[in-house]
Amino acid sequence: MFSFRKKEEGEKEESKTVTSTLGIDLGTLNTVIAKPSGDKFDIYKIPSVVAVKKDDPSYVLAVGEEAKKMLGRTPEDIVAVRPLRKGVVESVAQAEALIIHAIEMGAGDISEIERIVIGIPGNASEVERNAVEEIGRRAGVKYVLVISEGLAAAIGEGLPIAEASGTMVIDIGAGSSDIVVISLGGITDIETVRVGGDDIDENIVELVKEKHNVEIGLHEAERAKIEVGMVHSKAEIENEKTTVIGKCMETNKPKEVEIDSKLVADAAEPVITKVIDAISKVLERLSPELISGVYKRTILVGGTSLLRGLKERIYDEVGIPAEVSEDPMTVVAKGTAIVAAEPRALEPEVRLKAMK
Ligand SMILES: Nc1ncnc2c1ncn2[C@@H]1O[C@H](COP(=O)(O)OP(=O)(O)OP(=O)(O)O)[C@@H](O)[C@H]1O
Repeated sequence: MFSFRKKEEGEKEESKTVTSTLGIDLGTLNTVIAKPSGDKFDIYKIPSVVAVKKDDPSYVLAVGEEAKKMLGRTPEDIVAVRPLRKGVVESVAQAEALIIHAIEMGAGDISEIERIVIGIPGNASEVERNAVEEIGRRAGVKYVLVISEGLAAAIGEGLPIAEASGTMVIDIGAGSSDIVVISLGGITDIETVRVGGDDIDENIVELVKEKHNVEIGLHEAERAKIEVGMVHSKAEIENEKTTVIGKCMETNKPKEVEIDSKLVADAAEPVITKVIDAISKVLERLSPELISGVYKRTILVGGTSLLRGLKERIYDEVGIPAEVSEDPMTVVAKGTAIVAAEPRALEPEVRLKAMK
């Protein structure tokens, strides 16, 4: 059975093998790398951005931070793009550059890495999974396993995934959101909606345009969301305020406007509604045993789960008392690193269970 039990005291030394392993969460916005270091993990984060030639998008010129700096200010023949959109690999060549950069960042020298585990969205197609595995192998890593981000999150969170009673992970990221139910060490149900924090940012831009006749950039919108963000719920949450600067559409001059938590909640509403509908669909399909398990153990992960009022809203609507993970943006990478450090992770039965 697929269970990543904790090592007993006596086994500790044995776990410190010479094998070097790495876990990678391949995200739409951020790629997070976790490298086991004693009992903890060294965490590295890179923006999932590559700079490519406009007339040859497979020709990668810069990756991560360096590419992000080029966003919006690249020469005309260079564009900065994301290799993943809505959780889906858009370009294998670009994803390859990103993965190699991630491995190098975590390992220094790729040849020192024996095993990596890469977390990708649960609804990825078999072609995408194979493509990601192949990229890792081409990079020179001997063993590569691709697993669902939801399963990795549950493992990273230390949930009892091997039990029959069931646990649920609600992962709301930048481009897509997964609702995953896990029992007996595998994924028993999954629902994916291709919405996330990116859509909230876009909606904020639209609302500010409508309300104030001012056009703001996506980065300003995201910053305001992170600063004062909330979702509509019955909970009493303080309506906070912040300011953003944009371009007045009448005068073309810079103009400062105020954004409050309520505006962010309005912008988040279409996304939250879709996520709640997806949770309801999953609950409808679950057996009474699994419903009881997920009632006791549901975690919220992904950056967007940090919006205030979200767990209260979920409880109001579907009656599930979810808890927000303590490290919602790195828990998937930690889970992949835990799997990578487990030699049995590469056994065929585990490979089968790792994705639906
Ligand atoms: N404090 C916060 N409040 C609200 N949203 C936040 C906060 N911090 C980060 N975010 C949002 O979380 C999203 C990024 O989350 P995460 O890194 O989990 O996504 P990802 O893994 O790159 O995306 P995906 O899972 O869709 O591939 C962004 O939309 C970001 O704006």
